[in-house]
Amino acid sequence: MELMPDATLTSLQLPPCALLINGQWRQSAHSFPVVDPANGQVLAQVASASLDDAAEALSAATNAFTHWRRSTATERSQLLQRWHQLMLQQRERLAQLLCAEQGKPISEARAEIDYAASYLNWFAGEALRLEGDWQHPSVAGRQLLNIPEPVGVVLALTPWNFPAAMVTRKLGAALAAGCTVLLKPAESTPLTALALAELAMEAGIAPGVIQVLPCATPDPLAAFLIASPQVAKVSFTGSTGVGRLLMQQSATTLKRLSLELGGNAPVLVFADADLDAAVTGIMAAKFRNAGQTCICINRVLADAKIAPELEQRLAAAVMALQVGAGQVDTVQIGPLISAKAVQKVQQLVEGAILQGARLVCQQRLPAALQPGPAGGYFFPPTMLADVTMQMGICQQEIFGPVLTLQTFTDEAQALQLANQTDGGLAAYLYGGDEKRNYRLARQLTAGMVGINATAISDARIPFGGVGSAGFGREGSKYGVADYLQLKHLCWELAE
Ligand SMILES: NC(=O)c1ccc[n+]([C@@H]2O[C@H](COP(=O)([O-])OP(=O)(O)OC[C@H]3O[C@@H](n4cnc5c(N)ncnc54)[C@H](O)[C@@H]3O)[C@@H](O)[C@H]2O)c1
Ligand SMILES: N[C@@H](CC=O)C(=O)O
Repeated sequence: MELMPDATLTSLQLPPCALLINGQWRQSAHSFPVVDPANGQVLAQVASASLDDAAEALSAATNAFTHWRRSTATERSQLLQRWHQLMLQQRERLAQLLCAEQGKPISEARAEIDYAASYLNWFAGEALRLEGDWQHPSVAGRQLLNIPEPVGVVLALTPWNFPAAMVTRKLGAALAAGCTVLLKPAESTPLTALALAELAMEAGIAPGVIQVLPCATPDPLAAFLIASPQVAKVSFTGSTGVGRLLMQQSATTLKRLSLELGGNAPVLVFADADLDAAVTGIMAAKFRNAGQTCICINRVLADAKIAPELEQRLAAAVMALQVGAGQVDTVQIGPLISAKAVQKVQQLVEGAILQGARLVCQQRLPAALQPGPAGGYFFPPTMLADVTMQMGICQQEIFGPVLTLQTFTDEAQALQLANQTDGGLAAYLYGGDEKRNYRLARQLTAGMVGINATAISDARIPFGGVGSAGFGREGSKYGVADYLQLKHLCWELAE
């Protein structure tokens, strides 16, 4: 069984490993390595933006905004469409890059490229649907007009778990609205973002509309840009802790904010659920990207009547998952993003077991995937039962391939357990009683609820959370609205 391919480096078509400022690729004084998390090999050295680079990029974005905001919606739509087409033409190259720097299985990387491209297609359509309105005046002779206008220069901070889709989800909406962008991709996965920017330039998007600022240390760069009144909006996907910090930093200049932060998704499985569908849905939503997805299931809550059977079926599925380097076609679980991530998941599992959780099963990784001097940040698929809400593993996003199971005896307890969190991004439920499904869906603390379904991600849905999972919606028509502000015109016409 092949677990570790060795041809990754030779087959990758790297993008410019540079900064993109005002349509020009350029190096900077410092660079940082991008590493394949499956083996620790350096894939590329990427230029690291300094504060001077950031200032120049901001000035380019500010200048470009004066003309980009006046472009017609049709022009913006056509450019987004062209970018979308180029992404699809280069699907395999982009998927290989994404797989190499992020680690997810190649099938998931291809699916992410399709998903990412679908945001450009969607927002190309939304650009054409931007509308304002006219109101009846209370004073004769007046015209009252409400016109959507782009908010201005946007700082987009994207995470490493979806290096393509989070870029297009933010940039597609921003560009459709008429905003210009400073994109700072996650330091562990800048290559996919750079390749996407290369295609945006090829599509004909004007210099200055998109700047890309990879940076080894994001904190000072983001703080510097957020302090500037020229940046009108910040859109961030990542942890709740960093989201809080960015909100504090944004207070001084009162920026518009979209924060898509950590979730703690429960799935409720009732006794009348279709268990085949539930097992398939849970496995897909728990183990997507090795558990490193903001809408991954964190907690399986099962009716005590079917819990033993569900446990047995899930355990068999967990033990059957194939772990290895993402480039191998049959692999389902790739490495985690870093050694730190492996350590965090390990601590959560050990802490839960110390507090009384039962280890149902855990794969034994082959020697080639064990942590060693060559790197390779693999974590074995694991299942824990008898977990409680007092355990860190239930309070935090696990962000790793660990499935936890607890039980409930009635609907009220199911809801109470599910909602024991200070915020929610996604929640799921499986059950045969549609009235109960609807009742619970309305009461779950979450921005999105999957009912007998877990594959909810789609460019046309308003993606976002409540409470500590953040605010703002991405995708859908609401995603563009986050980049617009209404200008009201009260127009006294001489009759
Ligand atoms: N919602 C999501 O999709 C998502 C994505 C990444 C991480 N997380 C959560 O966060 C946990 C920790 O992961 P992490 O350490 O990579 O998350 P993080 O929030 O610290 O980092 C996410 C990205 O944000 C950027 N960032 C970090 N600090 C910043 C700052 N001060 N200013 C601007 N940008 C900054 C970095 O580029 C990084 O890649 C994960 O285990 C997971 O629970 C959630
Ligand atoms: N998984 C999310 C993105 C954040 O993790 C999605 O499905 O869009």
